[in-house]
Amino acid sequence: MSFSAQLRKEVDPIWKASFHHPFVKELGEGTLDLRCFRYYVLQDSYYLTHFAKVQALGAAMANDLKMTARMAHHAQSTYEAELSLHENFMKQLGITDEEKASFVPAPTAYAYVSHMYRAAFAGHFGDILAAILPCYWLYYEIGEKLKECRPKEPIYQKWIAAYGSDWFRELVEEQIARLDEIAETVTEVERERMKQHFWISSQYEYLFWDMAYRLETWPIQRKETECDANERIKTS
Ligand SMILES: Cc1ncc(CO)c(N)n1
Repeated sequence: MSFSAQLRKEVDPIWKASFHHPFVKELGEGTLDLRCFRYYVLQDSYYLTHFAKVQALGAAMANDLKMTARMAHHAQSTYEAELSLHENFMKQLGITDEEKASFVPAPTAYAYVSHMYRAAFAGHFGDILAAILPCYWLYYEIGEKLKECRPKEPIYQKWIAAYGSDWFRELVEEQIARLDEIAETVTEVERERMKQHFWISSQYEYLFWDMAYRLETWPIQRKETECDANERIKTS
């Protein structure tokens, strides 16, 4: 069995929990509360900004020029997806500049991003790939599962179409093949560490849906006067 197939098998219960999470189910059925989706879009925009940076770190830490170029291309693709998907969603959902300026990452989004940076800075190229692969691969599988759904909400249809596309599938397949290539060249200890990154990212993917469904906040809110908020919006 390939390394990627082994990893996929090990995380199967976690991924199944994502497939059955009410956020994902209700998105497919079109019944998801738009407040949850709106919250998700803001948090995911933060997530993708850092995801692109981790991909760019992958480009910097790659073992040869071709891989550097491909990882840089992947960072560019994240930017393009972010631009077309989230910017349109933000407009359609009426997310204001003030909201964007006062955005605070939720605990789960912050922790997930931190996990990816930790894998990147404490490890090597294989660690980065293992930490970022569930992001691609799980969304691709969700896109495939929801492909036949026709939610009434057009935004949900667009979201499903993006992750069920051939464009996205090719990116996912490329990274799976790359992970298997790298796994051949590293030690057993390193492969175990890569497995753990993949497993933790899979858990965070589940937690990300849950965070949005529950509209997660920090336990103690930051007090901010209106004056401070206005100052920050003006200078941002
Ligand atoms: C949290 C998360 N994981 C994966 C993807 C897919 O790129 C995304 N947009 N957001």
